[in-house]
Amino acid sequence: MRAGAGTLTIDRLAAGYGRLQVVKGISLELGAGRALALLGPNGHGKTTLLRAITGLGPITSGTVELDGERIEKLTTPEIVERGLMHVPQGDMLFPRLTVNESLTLAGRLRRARGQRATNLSLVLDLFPRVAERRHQLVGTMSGGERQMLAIGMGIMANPSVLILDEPTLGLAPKVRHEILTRLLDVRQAGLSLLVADGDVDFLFGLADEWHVIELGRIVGSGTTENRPTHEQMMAMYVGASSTPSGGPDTTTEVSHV
Ligand SMILES: Nc1ncnc2c1ncn2[C@@H]1O[C@H](COP(=O)(O)OP(=O)(O)OP(=O)(O)O)[C@@H](O)[C@H]1O
Repeated sequence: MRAGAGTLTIDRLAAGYGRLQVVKGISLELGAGRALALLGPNGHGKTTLLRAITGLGPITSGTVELDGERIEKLTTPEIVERGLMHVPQGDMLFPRLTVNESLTLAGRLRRARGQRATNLSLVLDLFPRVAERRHQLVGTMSGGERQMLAIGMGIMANPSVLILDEPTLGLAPKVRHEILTRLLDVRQAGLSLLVADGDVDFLFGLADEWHVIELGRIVGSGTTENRPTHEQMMAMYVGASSTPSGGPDTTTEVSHV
């Protein structure tokens, strides 16, 4: 991992699928070593935004800069080689590989090769449960163990910025807490984090800043020191039940907390 680098600037990013515009002009600034949380109702564009940033989904307009370099026209492998790594939502691992093989595979990137041993010992220190299962097939591991492995594979790519999409999805509270503790250690090691998750307590425990995304726009932002009250959260989510793909865009008012 590379401490020092790891700034990400997203400027008026728009993204969608064909004629469906899902992300409608989002700007974000992630400083080196900082952690930024994205929250908001399901289906309002968090995954679409994160995928667009790493070149996994199409961008309609706007720019993305990683450590001062424009990356929005690069391919995903080129973006990963520059230090921006995406740990996707859901179980995207290879079930027939062992844990060891999976970590080795993730460490094969050009930028990661020289750091492979250092990163491997970091991952095994961070996630003892993964270390204990080094010879186990990934498909036989629990959901929490697979999520830890996915983060570990992200670290093996030697990133300066790690994007995590729903890292606690479907996990029990105890396992969520374990993942939170480990991600705080990852922050300590110098990585910048951009994280979307449905668990608000998890996000507030991890990040410096939060942004609520509703209907493809940021409708509320703040630092985790000025955490929104339950009522403020509810206010930001009001109207969010309308589907982003349906009818007219109703987000004309922006409510900042
Ligand atoms: N490949 C696709 N083609 C067409 N529409 C899509 C595609 N992927 C996502 N969408 C739509 O885009 C909208 C936003 O989805 P997205 O996954 O970005 O939301 P999200 O905020 O990450 O939700 P969640 O919290 O449930 O993951 C949804 O209406 C979804 O159905």
